[in-house]
Amino acid sequence: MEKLKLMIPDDLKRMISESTPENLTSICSSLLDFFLSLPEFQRVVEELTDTELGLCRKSKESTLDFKRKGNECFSKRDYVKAINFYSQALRYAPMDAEDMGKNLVAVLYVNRASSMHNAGLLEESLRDCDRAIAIMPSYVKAWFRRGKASALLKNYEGAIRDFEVALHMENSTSGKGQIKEELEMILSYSNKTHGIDNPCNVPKWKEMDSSAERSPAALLCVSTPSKGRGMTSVNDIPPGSLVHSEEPLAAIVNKYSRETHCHFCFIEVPTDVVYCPSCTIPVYCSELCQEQARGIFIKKKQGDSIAWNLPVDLAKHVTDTISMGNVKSPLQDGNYEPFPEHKHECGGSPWSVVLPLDVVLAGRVLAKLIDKRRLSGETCKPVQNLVLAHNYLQIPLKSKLEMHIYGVVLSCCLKHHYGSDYPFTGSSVSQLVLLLAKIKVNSMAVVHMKSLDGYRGFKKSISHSHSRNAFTCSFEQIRVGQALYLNGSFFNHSCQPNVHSYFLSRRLYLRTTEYVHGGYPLEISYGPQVGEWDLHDRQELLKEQYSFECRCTGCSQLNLSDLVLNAFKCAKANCPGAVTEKTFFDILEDDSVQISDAYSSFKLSLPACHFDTVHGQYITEVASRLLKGRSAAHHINQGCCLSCGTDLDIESSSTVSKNAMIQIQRLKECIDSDEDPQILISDFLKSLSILRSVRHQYSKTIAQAEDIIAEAFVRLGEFGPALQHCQESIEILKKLFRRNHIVIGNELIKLSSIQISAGDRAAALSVIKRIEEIFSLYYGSHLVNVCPHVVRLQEEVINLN
Ligand SMILES: C[S@@+](CC[C@H](N)C(=O)[O-])C[C@H]1O[C@@H](n2cnc3c(N)ncnc32)[C@H](O)[C@@H]1O
Repeated sequence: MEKLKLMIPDDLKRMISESTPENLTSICSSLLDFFLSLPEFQRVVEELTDTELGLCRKSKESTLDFKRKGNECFSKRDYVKAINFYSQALRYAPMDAEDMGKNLVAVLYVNRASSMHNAGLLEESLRDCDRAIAIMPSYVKAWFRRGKASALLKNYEGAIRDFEVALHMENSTSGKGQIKEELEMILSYSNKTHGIDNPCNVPKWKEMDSSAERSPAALLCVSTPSKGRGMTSVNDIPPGSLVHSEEPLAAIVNKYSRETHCHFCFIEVPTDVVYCPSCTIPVYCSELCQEQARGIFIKKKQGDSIAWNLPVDLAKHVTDTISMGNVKSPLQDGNYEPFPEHKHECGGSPWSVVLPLDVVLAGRVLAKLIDKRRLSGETCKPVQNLVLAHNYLQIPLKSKLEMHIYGVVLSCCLKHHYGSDYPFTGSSVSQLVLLLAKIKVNSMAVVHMKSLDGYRGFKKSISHSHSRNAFTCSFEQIRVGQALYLNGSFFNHSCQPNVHSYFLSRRLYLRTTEYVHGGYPLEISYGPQVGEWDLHDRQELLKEQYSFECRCTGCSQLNLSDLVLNAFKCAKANCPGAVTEKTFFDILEDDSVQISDAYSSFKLSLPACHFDTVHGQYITEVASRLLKGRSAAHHINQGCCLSCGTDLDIESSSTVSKNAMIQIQRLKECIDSDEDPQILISDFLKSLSILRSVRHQYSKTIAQAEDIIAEAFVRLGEFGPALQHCQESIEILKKLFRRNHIVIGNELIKLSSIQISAGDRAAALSVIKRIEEIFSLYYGSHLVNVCPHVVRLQEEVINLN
């Protein structure tokens, strides 16, 4: 792509940089004409769309190679490796290939099922047997393996039927003998246990109910003075209310989750992962997701029970087993229209793995819009109907140029699938360029919660209270995908949002985290919030990622976090004032303050009532000089205490702070790599005290350092100091964030896990109550689905004697 960029003539580059949505078509036509005459461009497109290059094509050769390796590992009883090789073989296996007279895919499923059985993964093994049977109903080995897995899962009735089917189908005497042996064993066992039937192969997603809670709020999309359109509520909404939920118009798995998460539902794939039947790119958690993504529902063979001479009950068992899985997907609730979003990418051409995520997502959006238009018989250009905002005029030249190149390239890739149905003109390219601009502004990162917990650590630490294996419980959010939500796109951003967004599978949920009066804006957060990053950094990020200047309340009113987050301590003893490194302040006569640095300047208001609150009192404490003589203009320089005016040698304080933090980061690495922090703990405590001597008492750096040291003490089994440092961290977070902010909830999770490790049931119970209070605002009834670790904490504390 870089090469193509360099080849674009300067005058065309200039035209692109000056382009507007109105004249985009003619500029895109010029670029298209230029590229179509360029051999380098033809070469790029050929590589992206060539199905014969073998990059993403099925290959019997590769399959057999992986199968052989799998067999070798299986015979060495290395079942984990065997499973991996069989999975790779399945990725490459053509659906119709045969191996020694049998369908190769069915053989691989049974081989993987056997390995999983030996590795103790019985349900997974059972599902692979079902897959093999659905492809080859007469595959005796699959029925036999299914019977064994069913028996171990205590589904004796099912196991007996599986073995009986296998016995009817098996021709060889020795084979029949082996099956009979198993059958007799199960019959005698099931008689003893009165034939308890435990149907265990219910598809796992059936347990999920993503639409349990319905939105009670009536919302309005209104025009705002400074943020374009935005959402408000018609009525007052209590905190913790679900205000919106929606399936995406289109979605795509994140690059780093491609091998670990289902490309359709974004859930982590199980060991019995399934692949696309036509190319080697996507992985899915089940056939259902696979079929929905491709829009091709594989017709399950019904089997020829007459040819096998099966009695009626066994014939029914065969039919039932084959048709298992013909159940409704969790995504198909009333509002969801299934759409085969991988179909136009499938077939072996590599463009969908090579092009950037946003571009492939644009392809998916367009494919869906084309499909919708076809169904409704509309004649307008598909993207025209997509009434989403874009900041095309604010996009910097470099990004604009890339959007134009990718617009043309994506058009070529789509043309490859749609042929003459897809118009390949300057106008269609310009639609794609605008679509890319819309995706930049409106698409959301789909994040799931991943527990990094020391659940096992708790157990150990509880049973041996001085265990050095105790961990704190924590979790991180991981980006699993990127998606475009049509209605979700109308929610504006605030650095102090009153609505929290989260995802179950790929469905978006929005929930109020505070009381919202009717008519008041409902706003989510697109990036870091007040308390996480300071004003300057938040603004920069929003500009870079979304090309807009944030005008939220958090960025237009002076707040404590922005003053102290990165601040230093005043040089004068006992002065609580904050000293900022780069910013200087001008108090203006209209009771506002201008905060400036070398690159930017923001005018913030000082609302009169603000200083009567606790929050306001803290601001007065750390910045009394700033507020002194309000209504009279004055100036405070960088490096000058906001309370007493004493000058600080910022450079040396900054160096001292950096060095101390480097030391503490070493401790973090030590913890992450499971090394023993014992030897160095006193050094780290010294670094913490140095840090405290230069950083402002409410600075985020100190909170982070306290948190790391707390974790080190947990590792050492010294829960007293661990609790103390964790609490210190929480005290700072309480200054930086609102009372019920989830960041505080997350830190409280750590605190309660330490209390559990220390065996302090009463303290843990009261903290867990507080955690529930905060988390239910953010996740409501979905708490169990999104944060199972919170529920586990409760179980732990209940089990504590
Ligand atoms: C996802 S859209 C939100 C809906 C949009 N306002 C509309 O009219 O369709 C994001 C765009 O809204 C505007 N926006 C959202 N939050 C904003 C904020 N806090 N300050 C200024 N503009 C904002 C920006 O133009 C941003 O690119």
